[in-house]
Amino acid sequence: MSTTALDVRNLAKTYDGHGRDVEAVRDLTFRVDRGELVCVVGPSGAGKTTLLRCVAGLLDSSGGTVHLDGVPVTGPPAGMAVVFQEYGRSLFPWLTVRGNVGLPLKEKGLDRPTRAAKVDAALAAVGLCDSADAHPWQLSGGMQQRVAIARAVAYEPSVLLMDEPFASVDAQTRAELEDLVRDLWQDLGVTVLFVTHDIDEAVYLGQRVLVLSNRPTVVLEDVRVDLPTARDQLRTRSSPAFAAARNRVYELVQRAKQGHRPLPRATGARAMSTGTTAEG
Ligand SMILES: Nc1ncnc2c1ncn2[C@@H]1O[C@H](COP(=O)(O)OP(=O)(O)OP(=O)(O)O)[C@@H](O)[C@H]1O
Repeated sequence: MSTTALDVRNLAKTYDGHGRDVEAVRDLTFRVDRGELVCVVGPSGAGKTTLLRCVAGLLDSSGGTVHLDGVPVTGPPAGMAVVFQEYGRSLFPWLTVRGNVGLPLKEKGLDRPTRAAKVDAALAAVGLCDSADAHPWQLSGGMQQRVAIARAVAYEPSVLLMDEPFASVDAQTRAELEDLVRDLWQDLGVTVLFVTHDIDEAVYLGQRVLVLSNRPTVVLEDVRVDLPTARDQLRTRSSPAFAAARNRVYELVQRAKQGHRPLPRATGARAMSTGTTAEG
């Protein structure tokens, strides 16, 4: 069986509206192996959310293909879960925490005892057992985002997509949630594609960081993060290897903002207009 979970080829998306077309994504090609954790960064407006929505089957592309486990994505596929930035809007206020986490399991057709067991396990994994009967509006922002993560995890997706999920929480909560994602990823073996505008977060979380160009977007470089699997907010972030990866990604994002783009493929290898070799 192929090790590729997500295969994105020549993905393109132009928004057309009211006589003003916006070419958001021109040509994105990359693969994510089963069980990998890959982050996506790029300048503001580079098309990160557009990419994620196309991969999730929530938005029709204008060209190219997305395959999940070898099957073309033409709508929201079973086996994929998405966590968005706006947890406030993604949770149902009239349902309890337990109700929110259990809803997709109901839609999956699972019986009540199975649902209850999976909900309990997911809430335990995110440290929210005590809040199972609360409503989302009774919880802090960080706790609400934990509920959204628990809901995604309970569903047992093969691929988890996350779109700037921690952008609206304070720095300390953010660090805790980053570690939670790393722990869940390791425990569950799920494939994760994580969009963020925070370079440090991308390097701390990812095994690879895809750096996107300015719009219309292509992959500028696919950076492998050479850090140990066991990561720690203090030690990892103060290590020389972290600094090296962070500097590399930072430099690439700066170049992306200045409009650097990869040179057209000539010999199979891809080089940026600055002369840097990139992974294809
Ligand atoms: N529904 C839409 N209609 C028209 N243009 C859109 C629409 N959604 C996004 N765009 C445009 O597509 C481009 C990419 O937007 P997108 O939100 O994907 O970027 P992003 O990288 O996620 O941005 P940010 O980092 O600021 O969140 C932007 O120029 C944006 O204005």
